[in-house]
Amino acid sequence: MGKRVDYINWDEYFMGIAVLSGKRSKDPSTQVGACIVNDEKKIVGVGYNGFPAGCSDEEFPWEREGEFLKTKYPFVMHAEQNAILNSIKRLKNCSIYVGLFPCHECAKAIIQSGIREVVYLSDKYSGTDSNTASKMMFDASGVRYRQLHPKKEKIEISLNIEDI
Ligand SMILES: Nc1ccn([C@H]2C[C@H](O)[C@@H](COP(=O)(O)O)O2)c(=O)n1
Ligand SMILES: [Zn+2]
Repeated sequence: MGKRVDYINWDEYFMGIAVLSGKRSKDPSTQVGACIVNDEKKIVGVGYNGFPAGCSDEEFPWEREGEFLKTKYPFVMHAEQNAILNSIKRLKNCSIYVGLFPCHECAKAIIQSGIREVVYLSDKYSGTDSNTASKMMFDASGVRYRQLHPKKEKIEISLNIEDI
């Protein structure tokens, strides 16, 4: 019997884990996941967007609009920040896979952590000041970024025991 041919490649694997991590997010509008990988293709950190420990998902607001302190924006930790803080090893020369292109705050944390490559799926905030600032800082500091165009649009996972 020959080897399987429809296996997922490394980019699809790591982006798949980033997207799966985002499924843990309680944000009703945007769920983002991130997966950090070292130069030996080992995963060293994952994260998703959510409130900091001790800040209840039930009590803090998930609103997008209104008075600043009544929205999620001052409180929510971004997926990239959580992945960096959750990581178990030094991040020098690592890559970060993330569903959404990093904002300017995450870009600063990515650069300072030693991560050298950003792989993203969506750049839906392209053209905003935050997005432009991220690109200016990545360009200046030599952090590469590339959009992933996966050959597979969907990766199905079954948790049914019969499928294992
Ligand atoms: N690269 C990113 C961008 C955004 N997030 C988080 C922050 C919020 O929870 C949500 C964005 O909310 P929206 O304004 O789209 O309703 O996504 C992130 O984790 N990483
Ligand atoms: Zn961010």
